[in-house]
Amino acid sequence: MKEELITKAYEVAKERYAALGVDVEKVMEQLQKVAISMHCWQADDVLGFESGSSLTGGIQTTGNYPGKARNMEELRGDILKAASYIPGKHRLNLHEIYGDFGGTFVDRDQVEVKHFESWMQWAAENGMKLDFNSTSFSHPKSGNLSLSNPDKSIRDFWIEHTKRCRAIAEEMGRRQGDPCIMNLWVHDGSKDVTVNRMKYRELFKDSLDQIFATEYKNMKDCLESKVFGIGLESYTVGSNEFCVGYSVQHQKLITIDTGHFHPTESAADKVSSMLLFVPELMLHVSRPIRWDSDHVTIMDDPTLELFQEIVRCNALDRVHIGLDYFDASINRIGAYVIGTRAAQKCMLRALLEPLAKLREYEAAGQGFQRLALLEEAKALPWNAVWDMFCLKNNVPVGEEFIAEIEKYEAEVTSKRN
Ligand SMILES: C[C@H](O)[C@H](O)[C@@H](O)C(=O)CO
Ligand SMILES: [Mn+2]
Repeated sequence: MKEELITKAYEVAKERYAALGVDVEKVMEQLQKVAISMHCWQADDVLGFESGSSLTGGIQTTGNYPGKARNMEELRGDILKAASYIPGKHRLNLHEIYGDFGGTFVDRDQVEVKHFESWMQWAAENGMKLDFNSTSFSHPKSGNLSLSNPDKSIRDFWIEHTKRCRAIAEEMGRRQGDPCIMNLWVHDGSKDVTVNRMKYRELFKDSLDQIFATEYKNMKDCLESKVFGIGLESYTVGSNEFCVGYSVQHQKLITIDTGHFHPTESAADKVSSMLLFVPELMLHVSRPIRWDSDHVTIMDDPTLELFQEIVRCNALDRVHIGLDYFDASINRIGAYVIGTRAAQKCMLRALLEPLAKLREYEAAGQGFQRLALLEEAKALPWNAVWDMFCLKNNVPVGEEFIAEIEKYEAEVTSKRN
């Protein structure tokens, strides 16, 4: 019966969209191909598997909801559980601190491909492709400066770490037959006024030159900028201008983290400008509330506008989509499911936009008509298409996943201490 209702609503939606020149079947096929890189760090509040580390580097989780993953087995189980409520095939984004270190301490400048061997196997078995991140934070040598540290021994340590991470990403990409997207974000900055802005940026630039000296075929490098970190409020070495400049000059990817700009800046507006000058983009879709608070992604206007820009730029094959939030105040598996499904809903709505008609209006200078259709498009029955997408992918339709996650919490995560 339920299936019948979903099908009926879908057929009606198809007709409504067809009248505006939108082919819903084609949109469903496009959405099926959109892989979201799920960030492993939501499952355990960005702690990773190095024993005894606590989160530093200007980022912070807030909340103390019980049940976070305490080890690799739990983290893998939680991710698979979350993925089972998300339609489509997705990727997993790993940070270096999540390596399989076998219970021994492996320092960051000693990390090797072998520490990610079990991840590669696990990912292949579960049909997930991997992305990767070097980790500059939560380490005794993190301090305020890593790749821009004037102390040569500390800077060399982080250069070595990042070089090794690229080699790991290359191997991941080679084995999965699809490039591994490796993000490079460092927290480097200053709490108070610095009189050495140029010096640290010169050092960072030189570190990047050394790190990127080896060319790889199976991984892609991205640079992620930021406005400020907690305790590093006055200056960020890897500012937007720095990262855009470096990426344009060296044809690297830029990571747009939606929480890393001034509150009134539009991340969506950056897509077209950046795509004219760099080959591809990576997204860290997040939800900044007043600051880079990393709240769970929802289907809000900034996220919708971001995805609309990707579609309007015809850039689905040039933008890699990842999530980046870490909410420790609610059920963490639920957080994955809400955020990933929200990103997919935004993408669906973007794909369903009656773009040809809107562009016709714009070309004819029909501003009223364009605005009217943009407004009406918001209320078109995209949700009937979403329900059908979930049904076809054999995952819970609508809010059905709430009870399922409650069950997993009662049976599994609530038993963790
Ligand atoms: C854990 C991530 O690497 C981190 O969130 C980074 O991407 C970031 O956005 C820091 O604010
Ligand atoms: Mn980020």
